Amino acid sequence: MAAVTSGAGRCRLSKVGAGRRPPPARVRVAVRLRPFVDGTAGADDTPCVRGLDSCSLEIANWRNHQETLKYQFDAFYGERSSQQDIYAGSVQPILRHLLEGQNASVLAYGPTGAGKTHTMLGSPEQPGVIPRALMDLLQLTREEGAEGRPWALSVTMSYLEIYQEKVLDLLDPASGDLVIREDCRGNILIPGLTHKPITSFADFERHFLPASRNRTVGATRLNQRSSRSHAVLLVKVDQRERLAPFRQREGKLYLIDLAGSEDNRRTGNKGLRLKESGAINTSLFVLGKVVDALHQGLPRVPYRDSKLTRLLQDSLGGSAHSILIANIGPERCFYQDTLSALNFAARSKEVINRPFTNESLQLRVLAPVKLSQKELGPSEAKKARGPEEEKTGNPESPAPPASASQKFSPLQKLSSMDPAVLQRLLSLDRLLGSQGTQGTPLLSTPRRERMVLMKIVEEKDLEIERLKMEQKELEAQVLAQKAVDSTEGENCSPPMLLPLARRRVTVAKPLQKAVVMPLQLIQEQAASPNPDIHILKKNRKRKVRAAGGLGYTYSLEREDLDASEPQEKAEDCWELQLSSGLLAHGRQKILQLLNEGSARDLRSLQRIGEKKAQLIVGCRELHGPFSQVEDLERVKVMSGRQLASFLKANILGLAAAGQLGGPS
Ligand SMILES: Nc1ncnc2c1ncn2[C@@H]1O[C@H](COP(=O)(O)OP(=O)(O)OP(=O)(O)O)[C@@H](O)[C@H]1O
Repeated sequence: MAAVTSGAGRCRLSKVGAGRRPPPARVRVAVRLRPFVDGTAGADDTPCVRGLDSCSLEIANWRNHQETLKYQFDAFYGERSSQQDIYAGSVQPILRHLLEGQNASVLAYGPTGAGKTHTMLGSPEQPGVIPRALMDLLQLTREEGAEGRPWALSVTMSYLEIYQEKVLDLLDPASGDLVIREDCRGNILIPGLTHKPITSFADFERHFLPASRNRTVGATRLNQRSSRSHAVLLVKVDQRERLAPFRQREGKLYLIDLAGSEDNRRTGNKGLRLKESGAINTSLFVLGKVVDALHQGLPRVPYRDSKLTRLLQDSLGGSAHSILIANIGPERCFYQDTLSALNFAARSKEVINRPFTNESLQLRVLAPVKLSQKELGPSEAKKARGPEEEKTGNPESPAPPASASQKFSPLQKLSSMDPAVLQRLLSLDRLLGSQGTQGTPLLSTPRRERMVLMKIVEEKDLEIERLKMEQKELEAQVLAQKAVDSTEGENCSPPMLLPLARRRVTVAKPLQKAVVMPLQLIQEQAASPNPDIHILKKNRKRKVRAAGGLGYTYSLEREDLDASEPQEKAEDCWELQLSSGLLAHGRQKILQLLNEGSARDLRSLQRIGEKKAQLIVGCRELHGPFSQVEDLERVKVMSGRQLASFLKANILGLAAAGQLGGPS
């Protein structure tokens, strides 16, 4: 047994429309007129109510017999209407909201003997709203939750009655009076109420039929089997997204057969029946006050004045798509009851609800994936269920079958996760391990810590996204600058046509982008005996031309490069100036730094600033170690051109610093 709605273990993602006010949905009202039934009609009885069309009816005006009172509703069902008409016309359309994670309520209201139980429950020959809705809902959830569909669905049922202001669990009659509570999000809870998982209509009947026999009914003068309580069937549809972002939705359907208002002068109630009748009439009176308060927009709605209205808080003025079916009889002797039921129905029509999607994130994303009991075997299944679920017997989300004897390691249990999420978890686990974090690895850490870690992963993702955006902006700026440069270049004559003197000037521009090296390094290089390194030297002459006011820019240039060659050629050929061994060694050194260096270490590399360094660390955590330097382009840390320039600057830099060892 568990609460009707459990907020525990959830990370609320959204109320769809939260932030904004969810759009309103008026309580829909239908009126059903019962035919004369045995024993209720006099020989020459004529109905006091008459249908005008599919939405309106008229009733005699007791104040003026020449007049009739007309009412208009969302639907009117005459005495010949069938159970299917009512179900298809007014109930079936709201069931789809449950699969959207929204709540829905169907309330049968009316005087005693007017046909509420007939409408809601019906008989085996004429099944009412409850069996029809369950049949359709279970079919819908089977289809929507089928293998290969994005959501896994499960359905549970609870059944209770409010009898003399006591909330009694009809699925567990021994449980006594249950309390109604409200959580911080406004959900109505009944801690301790039984929830039975159902997957088929047979399942439903197995629980519902015996429970219905527990409902309190009694004979009165007006109804041989009069409901002495309000009966509430609660069907919860729980949806879990199979892939990221692993959302979870919950839709609740209340199917409510209210007890009928009773005029005890006519029911002949005495003793217990009179007491029951008093409780029924009181709660219906409060229901009337609630509807009036909502109708008039009063600041205080007296939901707490009765258990019934407290429970209906969601359905009236709350978050449900609600339909009220007002049942009335045609007999003149019930005229006053019929009139007051019609007035109540007319006021209810004005009540506005605001349904929203009840969506949250499954925190089990980080927990080992729960497999079905069949898959886990009995002992593992017990361990995998939380205490709450164990009580309720909630079914597990469908998952691919496996042999019962199979043992699952945490990693195997994670195998059905979204690969991206799994990868992130594993990277994070590795990272924690590498930082010497004490305790068990992530995949078996307690739930609370996993939540914290999940938050860290999310924050890192956000940070990476932010950095990527910034990098894109920077790249866009560089491209824009290049476009400006090239336009300027185009305005000049093509380089091949330039006189030599002009060419010297044009080649100076790329030199501004050449490697910035400490002076002493360059001086060391000059003295370097390494024959693999073609001499790289500070070109003071060019500095003056190239720096364009930058003052500190040094350029690297092949000494033997013909000054008349275009600079691009020199840049393209830089790799040819190093032996393949040195090149490989240089790449290896850079790769090692990329995989092992902190953000600070990474900044010692040429072309790597603060943002790129962080981006590299983030990517490493996300995707694991880089297998080659070119991965920087693959994970979009830099463009192909940037990578080429990065490699050139760093390998030449390392070579010049003598950090690539001797000739190979
Ligand atoms: N549309 C209908 N067609 C045929 N019979 C009906 C119809 N509606 C109700 N009845 C019959 O009328 C009788 C009273 O109906 P029901 O028990 O559903 O009333 P109720 O409103 O639930 O009464 P109470 O509030 O006392 O429980 C039953 O015998 C039922 O079969």
